[in-house]
Amino acid sequence: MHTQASEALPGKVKIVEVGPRDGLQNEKTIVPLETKIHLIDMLSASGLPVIEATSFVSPKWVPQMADQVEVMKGISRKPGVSYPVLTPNLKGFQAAVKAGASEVAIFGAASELFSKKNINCSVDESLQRFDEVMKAAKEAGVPVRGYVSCVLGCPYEGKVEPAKVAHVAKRLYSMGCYEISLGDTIGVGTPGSMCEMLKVVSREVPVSALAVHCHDTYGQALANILVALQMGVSVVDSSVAGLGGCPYAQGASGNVATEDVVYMLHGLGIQTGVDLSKVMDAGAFICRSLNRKSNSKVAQATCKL
Ligand SMILES: CC(C)(COP(=O)([O-])OP(=O)([O-])OC[C@H]1O[C@@H](n2cnc3c(N)ncnc32)[C@H](O)[C@@H]1OP(=O)([O-])[O-])[C@@H](O)C(=O)NCCC(=O)NCCSC(=O)C[C@@](C)(O)CC(=O)[O-]
Repeated sequence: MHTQASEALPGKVKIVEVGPRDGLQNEKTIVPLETKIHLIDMLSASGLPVIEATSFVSPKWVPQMADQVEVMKGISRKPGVSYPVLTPNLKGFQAAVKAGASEVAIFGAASELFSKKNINCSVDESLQRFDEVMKAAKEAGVPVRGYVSCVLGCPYEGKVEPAKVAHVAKRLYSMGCYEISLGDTIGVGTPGSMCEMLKVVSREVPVSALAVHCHDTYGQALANILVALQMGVSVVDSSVAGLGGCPYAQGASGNVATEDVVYMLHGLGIQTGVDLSKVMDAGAFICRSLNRKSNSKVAQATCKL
């Protein structure tokens, strides 16, 4: 670990906002379409470069994302902003492209049981499905991001070996994913386990193509992100107001809050292109709509709830 951290840190970080998808997919009551659209438009107005908008998954599995086509049609696309969507299989990919998606994400896991619970197939079967999506995406010229879930622990299997994470990450990268987002799905990681996992994964995938996706269940997310930055990662996923959790990962709390990530990065002198006060407005809007308190410490401290 460096004593003068700033020397090792990237000058610029890309924040991938996942609130409208990862955040809202877990809500018990269906969030109105207009609220989702307004949230996404407020987030794009804040300067966020990537906003994961929705998922083209089965409405039986995740009813909250059943309005995916309307969401894609309703948002005002800001030039320069990407609006990727999750696509678990070819059916999802085709529907996403038809609805106007110009970037997609496939999502695998480093844990067999999580893969089965989340997408109803083994890790190997999922990679075969993703291969089909990749082929179609290449033909259509659609960039694909890859997720690996459970990189620091699984709700069903417990500890996950870094070698397993590296294996899945390498497969997704070799298939043609331009970026691999490493998900601490249940937020059990610590700076120590994050460091150990990144060391192993970055032997297989260049660190410039890695992103971290931290849930804050144990309050370790910002510390884990800082370690990742010190190891050369410059892409961070986060969710406005700290919304979220995976419906197939019991006990997973929200993602790290975008407001808190932006505050930390700006405090470190790292550029994001994001206007913190506008993200906080978006956070206040969604918390009012959901009638809940923000999970962002920065929002709590400044009372923009
Ligand atoms: C993958 C499937 C579809 C397999 O589900 P399945 O039941 O095995 O699928 P199937 O191929 O047997 O088909 C069954 C039915 O689903 C339909 N179907 C099949 N595919 C689609 C599709 N794309 N869109 C809409 N419908 C679809 C298909 O047409 C058929 O309809 P029926 O004939 O019964 O009427 C299902 O398991 C699923 O939708 N899972 C999604 C779960 C999910 O969204 N989880 C949350 C996202 S992952 C996450 O949050 C983690 C992450 C990314 O944030 C990172 C981290 O934190 O770790």
